[in-house]
Amino acid sequence: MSEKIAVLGAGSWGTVLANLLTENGHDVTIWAYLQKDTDEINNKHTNEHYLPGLRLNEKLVANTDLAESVKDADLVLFVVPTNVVRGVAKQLLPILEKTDKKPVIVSAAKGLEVGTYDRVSQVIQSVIPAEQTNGVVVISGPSHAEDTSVKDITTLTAASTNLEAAQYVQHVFANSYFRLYTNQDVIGVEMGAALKNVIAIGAGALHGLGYGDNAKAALITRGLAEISRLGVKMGADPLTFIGLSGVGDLIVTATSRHSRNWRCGNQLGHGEKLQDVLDNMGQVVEGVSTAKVAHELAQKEGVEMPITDAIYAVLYEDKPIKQAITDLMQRESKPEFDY
Ligand SMILES: NC(=O)C1=CN([C@@H]2O[C@H](COP(=O)(O)OP(=O)(O)OC[C@H]3O[C@@H](n4cnc5c(N)ncnc54)[C@H](O)[C@@H]3O)[C@@H](O)[C@H]2O)C=CC1
Ligand SMILES: O=C(CO)COP(=O)(O)O
Repeated sequence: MSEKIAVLGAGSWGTVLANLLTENGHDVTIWAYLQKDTDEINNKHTNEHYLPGLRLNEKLVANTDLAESVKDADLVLFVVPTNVVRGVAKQLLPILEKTDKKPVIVSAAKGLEVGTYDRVSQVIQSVIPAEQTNGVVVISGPSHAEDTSVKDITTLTAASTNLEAAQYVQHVFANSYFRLYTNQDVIGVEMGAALKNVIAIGAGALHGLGYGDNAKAALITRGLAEISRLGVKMGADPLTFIGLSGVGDLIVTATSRHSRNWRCGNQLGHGEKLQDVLDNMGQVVEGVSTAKVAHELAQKEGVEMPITDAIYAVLYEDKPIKQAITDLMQRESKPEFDY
């Protein structure tokens, strides 16, 4: 099967997925925000800022014109930062309204929108009515672009309430090194994806401060406990958090130097200022804005998220990290699980 695909976002993950889909035999256009990125992909077949050293398939075409990029697309993949998704969806809607074509919309972004607290698929669905699409699917899992770009084994979840759409996405993306599993718990998949980025900042900070493996395992485990707690409160199936988009993605993000969230935390642990870290990263660090959303959402829903609250206080209230750790360790003793 060869499909017409538009990938919206020419950053690290968008470029790797567009390249993978091209190599799977699909007709792919990647929509780049900047003309210089379009020119580099089309003329040099590279995207050096995001993926140094990677040679892209020459059949992959880039375009800065959204209407041309999505023309006749069977599948439109959103891979822009979470807080940009609404703006891109608003540009996409009038284009879809002018055609009879109803693409499957796929989201690969991991975050919660500032202000609305929406998950990414909710943002998309609040802008683009269901009748303009053939289903909305979320793809998520342990998947650093750097590893997938060199064809290292990668497994993801394709989540949708529309099982047929999820199965279609599973087949479009699958190849010898990229395997997807379907899941109908969209809430759980997106909550896990968004909230693990916050915990990864904490894991990087522990590393930067010189803490050992016990501390890192404690953070990941107790982090997963509170991710699940908020996720379940929002309607997720608890089982999803032991899946690829839950513990799987938490492990990869909280232990890898490829992770922008982990690197952000690591630099904070070394005493750097948040604004300097973000200015120098040159890529999106989703966990910073999601920490704010998660902190506010947890308060609104009455859900206890002590680690997320501590990371919020470090990021937004200048709380010293060591003080945040001391305060966490001195919380009232309690059972491991609240049934
Ligand atoms: N990099 C990775 O390994 C993975 C990333 N993701 C998720 O994918 C999403 C995108 O991440 P990356 O590709 O890594 O980000 P990135 O920082 O590498 O690239 C972001 C892209 O968005 C574009 N952009 C920025 N502002 C824009 C705007 N206003 N309108 C349109 N485009 C705009 C930039 O030009 C750039 O091409 C994030 O939600 C991230 O969590 C998910 C899995 C893996
Ligand atoms: O989601 C990711 C890996 O699965 C990417 O994580 P970072 O955004 O922290 O690099």
